[in-house]
Amino acid sequence: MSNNNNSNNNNNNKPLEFNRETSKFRNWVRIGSDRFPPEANRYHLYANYGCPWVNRVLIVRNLKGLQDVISVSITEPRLYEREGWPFNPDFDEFTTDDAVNHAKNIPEIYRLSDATYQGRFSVPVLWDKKNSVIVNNESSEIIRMLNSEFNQFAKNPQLDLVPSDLQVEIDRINELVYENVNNGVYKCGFSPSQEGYDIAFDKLFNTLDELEERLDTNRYLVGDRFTEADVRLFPTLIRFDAAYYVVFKCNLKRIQDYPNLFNYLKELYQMPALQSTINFKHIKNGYFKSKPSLNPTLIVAKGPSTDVLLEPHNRDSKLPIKK
Ligand SMILES: N[C@@H](CCC(=O)N[C@@H](CS)C(=O)NCC(=O)O)C(=O)O
Repeated sequence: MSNNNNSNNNNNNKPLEFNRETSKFRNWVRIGSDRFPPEANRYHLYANYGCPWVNRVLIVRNLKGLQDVISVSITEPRLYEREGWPFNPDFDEFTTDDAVNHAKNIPEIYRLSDATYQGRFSVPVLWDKKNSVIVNNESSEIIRMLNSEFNQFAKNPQLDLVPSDLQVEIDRINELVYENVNNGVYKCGFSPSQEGYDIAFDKLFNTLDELEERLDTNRYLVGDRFTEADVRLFPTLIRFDAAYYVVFKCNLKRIQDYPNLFNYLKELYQMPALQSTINFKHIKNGYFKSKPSLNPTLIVAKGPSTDVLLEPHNRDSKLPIKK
């Protein structure tokens, strides 16, 4: 995970590339933990539908069947300069208020947990209603907790998204996908320099080429089992043509232009647990309106049509899963 450091500065001490600040709340809900044991109705997720990091968590919550165990609040999809992510149930029928803390926005949640907190006010946030503190604000760790620590309460406890025999390969793919794709699109969009953008752009499309080839012989990223590696690639692929291609200048190719990636994306999108986490209006509002420097008029692009995602895919016929 990248953080703020000076190792990639140029001679003028001006950063060449976008550096993502590391998440600060890193406690774990664990079976046997004194402070944060798994419990039903104790933990709450602060989320929105624009953010790809939140998307991972909503997907794992659905796949494991934890909707009745971990409650959720959904913010407005637009990030405001001063108030951060606001709760605005009037935005549309998908946004909510904060029924747990009655906060007006996400920064208030961080300050409730730690009045001295300095840092980004990001989502997702996993909140402990009992101790009134943030447990964790790092999606990669929240999804691991949801996968393994709540099985006692989950509707699908048998589903393991990180099976031990595949963990090394899942971690390897996750690292490659995080660096060059998940965070790679942000490195393109938020690059402070042409050089940084050019490097991130090449790494992004080289990695997409590599994944395209991999998916020619593998049904999923790590063979014929759907794993956490797929959960982590999907949020970036589904946002790509509608947002990153335009707003972040990731415009060598669309995902639609890669036969395997596009068919794979269709297969994943057509899984109800994944599709129900996707709201294209929120995704586009998030990317087209949250950073005025990238889109000063805040006009949201109308296209592309997303109906194509519901058309049949070829993954079953191309790569049937051996029973
Ligand atoms: N490493 C974090 C990143 C979370 C993140 O960057 N979330 C964005 C939304 S996509 C955010 O809340 N940004 C608000 C801000 O930076 O002020 C994770 O994976 O959970």
